[in-house]
Amino acid sequence: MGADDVLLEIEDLRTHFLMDDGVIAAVDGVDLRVRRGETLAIVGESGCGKSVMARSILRLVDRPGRIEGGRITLHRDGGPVELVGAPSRLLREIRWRDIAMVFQEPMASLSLVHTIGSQIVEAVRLHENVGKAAARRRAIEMLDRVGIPMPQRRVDSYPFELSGGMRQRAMIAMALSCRPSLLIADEPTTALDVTTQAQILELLRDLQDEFGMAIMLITHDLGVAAQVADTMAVMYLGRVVEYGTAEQVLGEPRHPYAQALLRSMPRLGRAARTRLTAIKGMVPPPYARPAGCAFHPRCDRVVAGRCDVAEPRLIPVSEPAGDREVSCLLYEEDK
Ligand SMILES: Nc1ncnc2c1ncn2[C@@H]1O[C@H](COP(=O)(O)OP(=O)(O)OP(=O)(O)O)[C@@H](O)[C@H]1O
Repeated sequence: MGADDVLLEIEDLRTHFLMDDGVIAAVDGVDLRVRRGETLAIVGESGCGKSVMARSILRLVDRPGRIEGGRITLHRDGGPVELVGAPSRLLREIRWRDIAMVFQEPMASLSLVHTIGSQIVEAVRLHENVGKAAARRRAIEMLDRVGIPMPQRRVDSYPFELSGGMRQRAMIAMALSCRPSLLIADEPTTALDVTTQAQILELLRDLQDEFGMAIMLITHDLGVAAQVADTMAVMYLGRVVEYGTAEQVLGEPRHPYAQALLRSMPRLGRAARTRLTAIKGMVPPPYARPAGCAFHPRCDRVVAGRCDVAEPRLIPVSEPAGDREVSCLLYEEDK
């Protein structure tokens, strides 16, 4: 894939929370790109900034969070659009139509007091010049497409009348009703049982094939990432530390954090008796980013006097195919 395939480009994104006790640098220099039609999984331990990074794209970060710097460029058909600092009017135009987002908890984006149908109708009519009847037909069609039985009846249901799995399907229907080119899915299956989780992942894959959209999937579950991702970015303390195809990152992780993360996860093609190893130490408190490489206090390959001093950059490492990036001094030495 070439540079022309890039749909969304994130450069040095920094989103901080200014708290009474100090600054939480939740996202602290993220570089990343999403290509058209691909599934990019963002993985990493809880608190590493996955959600804040994703919410920053549509400027949905909770207060007192603020984007402090960086660029987020959306390559639309009409040309590139810069999202950081874009007027709210432009962002409203982009939400749903170009980029839609679904969350772990559907109730976070579905209104309790409106029927599913009326919410989809509103989203469609906000962005497209269609009448009420046509928008309602689209809503029924989408509910049917995401596997909600009796969509003609369900269109008039309230979210609380549906089961958790059905609510998640309804949210996906709403998110895709304007045919976005990017769907951001933040832990979309975490709250669901294993069977429903598998069904929703399969649904997302089918819809992606049908609509040709890209998916940015945020998950702490490497098993989920392995099932659906084309490419993967591993985040640690607000930065991407490794990026590559899912095959490369899962098969042969380079960054010591990515290696440790994989060793700490069950399944993923390992013999049943292989022991899982917890990652050494704890994620440091968010106010206190360690100097040098933020992972060095937990790293089993730390080089004293270097890793605790110099900040590694995310740089390309040579691979036979595709691009692969790692931020670790061990690989800078190869250069
Ligand atoms: N509203 C907020 N106010 C203050 N700090 C926040 C807020 N939201 C997130 N943070 C902080 O930002 C950091 C990144 O959080 P984020 O939710 O992005 O992590 P995550 O990787 O998505 O983890 P999880 O999977 O647990 O959601 C954490 O230190 C978190 O405490």
